[in-house]
Amino acid sequence: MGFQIESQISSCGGKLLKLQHESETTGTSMNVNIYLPQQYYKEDGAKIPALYYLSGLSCTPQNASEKAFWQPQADKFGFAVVFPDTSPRGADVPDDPENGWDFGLSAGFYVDATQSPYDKNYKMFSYVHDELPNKLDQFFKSTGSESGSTLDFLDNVAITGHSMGGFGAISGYLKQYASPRKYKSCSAFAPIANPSLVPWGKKAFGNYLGLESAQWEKYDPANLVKNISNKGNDVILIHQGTNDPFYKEQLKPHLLIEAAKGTSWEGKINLNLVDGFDHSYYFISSFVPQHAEFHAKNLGLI
Ligand SMILES: N[C@@H](CCC(=O)N[C@@H](CSC=O)C(=O)NCC(=O)O)C(=O)O
Repeated sequence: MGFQIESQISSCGGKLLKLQHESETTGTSMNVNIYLPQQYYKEDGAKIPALYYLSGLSCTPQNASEKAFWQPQADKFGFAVVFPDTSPRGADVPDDPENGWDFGLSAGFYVDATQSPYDKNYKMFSYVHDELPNKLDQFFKSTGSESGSTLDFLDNVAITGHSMGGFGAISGYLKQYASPRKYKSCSAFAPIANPSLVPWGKKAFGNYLGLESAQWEKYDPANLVKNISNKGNDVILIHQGTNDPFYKEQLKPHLLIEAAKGTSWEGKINLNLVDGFDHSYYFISSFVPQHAEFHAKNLGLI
């Protein structure tokens, strides 16, 4: 099914697999890391859901694998964690002509680009929410596990992310909300909450999607909450550090709270401002246990 296992690293009670595969969606080779928890190796017939973690600007799958400390939480509750890359890569993949780190390579923004020259490779929405889960499902079904445990990458799944990836998680969750492949829960660490109104988002959306506001609204969480109905008591969990240098100019989580007022999401976006925390993985790893418990509940693990 096309994945090459580049390395398998024992970590906590399970293993971190570094995988590489050819993507038809991006037209490039893609890297992805997967943490398989201890239950996958030890528990007969365990059914293991997956949490997708979308990383932020300038990241590869390694940042969160090494610094977010999801592994002990995945072992505690029994879920796998998928760490996709943040963009297509390769010599032929167009990058930021200004050589910035906020656009182009490592900054695919989890949208499907429609504008040349980015529309050939930058199809990160379809890659993350469609091609990758389906390929993982096929691959792990074909390889099987020694304990008879099964991994679920398609149905009992949840999503989270940081900064650009926090935006990608909320946007993907809301856009998939009414589909059969609905994520069971969504959380975010310091997300770019209203990208259409901030410099990082304007640069990325303008270059990937063009200048029509209607195209931006298809992905912007602050617009999506107005058009997608919360069907029950679904809550989006967010943590934001008050000492984050990007908080006031780029992230603006209050704009999402404002946008949700008067909609079915009012009161359902649980924004936690945490004093003194910055934008780094010291912040993320501090709140990973809370996010893990939140997702574990929604995935039926506790
Ligand atoms: N490369 C930049 C720093 C960029 C940065 O802070 N990236 C964040 C995500 S920002 C929003 O999406 C990040 O996660 N960095 C990786 C890490 O391991 O901390 C610079 O050099 O200033």
